[in-house]
Amino acid sequence: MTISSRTAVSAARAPVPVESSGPASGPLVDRFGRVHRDLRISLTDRCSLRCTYCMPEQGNEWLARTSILTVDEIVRIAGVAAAAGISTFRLTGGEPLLRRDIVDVVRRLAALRSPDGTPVELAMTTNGIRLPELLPELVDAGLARLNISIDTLRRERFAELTRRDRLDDVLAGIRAAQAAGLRPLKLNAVAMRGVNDDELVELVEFAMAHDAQMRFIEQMPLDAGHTWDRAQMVTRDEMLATLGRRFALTPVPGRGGAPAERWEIDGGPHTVGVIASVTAPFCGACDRMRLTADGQFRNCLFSNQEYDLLPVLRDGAGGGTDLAVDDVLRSCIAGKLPGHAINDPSFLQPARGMNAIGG
Ligand SMILES: Nc1nc2c(ncn2[C@@H]2O[C@H](COP(=O)(O)OP(=O)(O)OP(=O)(O)O)[C@@H](O)[C@H]2O)c(=O)[nH]1
Ligand SMILES: C[S@@+](CC[C@H](N)C(=O)[O-])C[C@H]1O[C@@H](n2cnc3c(N)ncnc32)[C@H](O)[C@@H]1O
Ligand code: SF4
Ligand code: SF4
Repeated sequence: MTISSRTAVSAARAPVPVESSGPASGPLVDRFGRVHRDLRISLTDRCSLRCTYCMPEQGNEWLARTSILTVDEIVRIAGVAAAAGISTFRLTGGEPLLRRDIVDVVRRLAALRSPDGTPVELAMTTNGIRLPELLPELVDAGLARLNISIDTLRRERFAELTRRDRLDDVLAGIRAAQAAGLRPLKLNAVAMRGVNDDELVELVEFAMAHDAQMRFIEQMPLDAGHTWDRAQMVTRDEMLATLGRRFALTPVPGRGGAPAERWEIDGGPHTVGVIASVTAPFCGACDRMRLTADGQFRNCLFSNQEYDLLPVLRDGAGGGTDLAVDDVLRSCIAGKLPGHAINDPSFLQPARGMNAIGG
């Protein structure tokens, strides 16, 4: 079934300002002093895989095609964000490489400049499947960094976990990225108990052999089926215990706003990262905003509120100007909470799954 996302989550949406609050006023600082410099742009909710922790096997409620932002709309929003101090843009999804206009999106976003004239940084998180055919054009268009997701190196396990038999395509994508020389190249794996937690060392060795940084992610309650089970989640401490039995791990300082804590492996140069959103949240240093494929700003992965840009972009709300876009952005930042509350009994999983929020 196809539904409009406006129908699906409109109850949680904040009103769009009808008037501009005036010229953009300085950096994007929230009520807790966090300066926002990173915008994650979801290009689509569709995907070539069906990872169990992200999407249901069947029956996903896709965003209405008419609500999906065009490349012109994406570039316009990103331009306003860049003028307001966003300097890093990450393309995600769903699977960003499924967008037919992906090279155009990359070329036009990579051309954006910060107010001081420096080029913005453009990165992408992908399952890697279309990389061999697209990477030369993407690099030429200005893509600077790549993170590729790979949860297992075993074919049958991969097919079970992603519900698609496409491990060879992902491996080809990783080889293409290695050959293209984009650095640092990062590999992501969600660690799952009894599924791939016996493969952590193997994955690290695989990453090192490809001159990449392996990162293990605690599973978050963001699957479209709302089936997250805390007991299945492999914790940061468990991951470190497993890795520590095989490697000498030395903490890498200077994490900043990055989700991953990192450790040097056996004295370097390679490192391994852990993204512990559940047991060791990093919200205090959060510098991120999100834009969904259907034109909603979100101030947190776990937020239940969205800030709708479509009325400004398509119906002329607030005069339909860039200032009105800036207002929606600043309203979203003003509404940001100090952090998520996964560990509270009252925690409510967002209505959207990870593929529709943008991971
Ligand atoms: N809780 C939380 N998780 C995040 C955030 N940003 C990214 N993640 C998660 O971190 C994992 C890896 O995300 P990536 O898309 O590779 O991005 P990243 O780790 O921020 O990328 P880098 O800029 O290379 O550090 C995914 O599971 C994301 O959902 C965040 O702000 N909060
Ligand atoms: C949603 S995906 C989108 C980009 C691309 N399709 C990919 O898989 O890399 C972005 C990242 O989110 C991660 N992710 C998805 N669902 C998750 C969950 N429930 N908990 C933690 N990470 C998750 C994926 O492993 C991936 O690294
Ligand atoms: S994690 Fe990425 S590859 Fe897997 S289903 Fe979600 S969007 Fe697709
Ligand atoms: S959970 Fe929300 S506040 Fe915390 S780091 Fe992630 S996006 Fe930022």
